[in-house]
Amino acid sequence: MLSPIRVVVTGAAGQICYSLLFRIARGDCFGPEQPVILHMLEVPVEVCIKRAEGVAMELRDCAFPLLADIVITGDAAVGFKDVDYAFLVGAAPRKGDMTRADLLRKNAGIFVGQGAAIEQYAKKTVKVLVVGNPANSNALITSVNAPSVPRENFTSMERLDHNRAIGQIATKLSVLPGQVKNIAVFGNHSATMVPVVDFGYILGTDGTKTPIREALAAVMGADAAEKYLAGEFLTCVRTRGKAIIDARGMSSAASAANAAIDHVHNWHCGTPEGEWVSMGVHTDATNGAYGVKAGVVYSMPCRVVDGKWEVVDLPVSEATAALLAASAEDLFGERAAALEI
Ligand SMILES: NC(=O)C1=CN([C@@H]2O[C@H](COP(=O)(O)OP(=O)(O)OC[C@H]3O[C@@H](n4cnc5c(N)ncnc54)[C@H](O)[C@@H]3O)[C@@H](O)[C@H]2O)C=CC1
Ligand SMILES: O=C(O)CCC(=O)C(=O)O
Repeated sequence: MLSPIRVVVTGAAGQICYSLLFRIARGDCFGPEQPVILHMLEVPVEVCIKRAEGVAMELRDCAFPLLADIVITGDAAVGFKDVDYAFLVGAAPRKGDMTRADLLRKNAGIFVGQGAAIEQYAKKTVKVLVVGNPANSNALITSVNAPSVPRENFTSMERLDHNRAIGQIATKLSVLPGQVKNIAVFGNHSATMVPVVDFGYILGTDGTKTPIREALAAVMGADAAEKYLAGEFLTCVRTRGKAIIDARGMSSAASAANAAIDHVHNWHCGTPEGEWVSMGVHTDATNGAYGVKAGVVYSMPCRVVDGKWEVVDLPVSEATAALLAASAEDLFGERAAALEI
């Protein structure tokens, strides 16, 4: 039996965590052999702690075989103590017409404090996924405030965008999402993100690999396929978060939790041979890949071996490179705003 790992999840009483905690406890993230001690961190406000206690009661009632213990706390010193993994979810979600800049102003302070708590209390090997928006810049803020933890241990979530892109292509081609391989989403988790299908393929039931562009062209014609990719597809993936807020009156929660599980599962257990996933990674650790300078957290296609991610270097077109540069500029703009705050 493996000894349990400690996993802190912030925003434990919120809507994303109402899916996320159960999936972690069930073994979806760290595998079917790995026991976990869940640290549920909330704001130290009675109503929030009480709600977290209710969630913990339900977790116990699931009798998950791998759930070794639960710690509920409003104290970051307890929440981050000796943790191996940190899911930083707790932050205000965007509502109505709020922009990401509004969110940055509202949420940045949380990540300054949590970075400092990671620095002081977490294991130096802790791996951090930031979900709370604006996720890329919050991951940067967290890392800056935890200077003794390696930069490559701070990531932000672009996996939801990656999964959304797969979902759209699978629907368009009437294939299973599991057949859509090697899409990549670059850049900021914002309207400047860049979903790229140029290296993706559809894995046939007979093992054949059909490039996505070719598969789309076969269904709708080559011109219509190009128009779809540059228009409806790009817009849909870039604005899906807002579309869900408009439809649900709340931001995406179950799909966000699922993406967080996918992200950390691949980071912990590795990516399948020959495949990659999209991760927001610290460009201090990417050696100028895709022309993005150090100093931001930027999504790139990554493969993971033995718990370490590495960027997959793909020969992107000039047109794609221009979009990638625009998303980098977006992030450097957020960085400047964060520094001002
Ligand atoms: N990166 C992504 O792809 C996505 C990110 N999000 C973001 O995730 C964040 C959380 O979303 P929801 O769970 O829907 O929000 P929610 O409002 O339902 O829950 C947030 C929880 O965080 C708690 N919280 C606030 N500050 C905290 C702190 N300093 N420490 C611990 N807990 C704290 C609140 O008390 C609340 O219970 C939002 O910023 C949202 O925009 C949502 C969907 C996708
Ligand atoms: O603020 C939003 O766009 C909604 C939450 C989110 O980040 C998303 O669903 O992609």
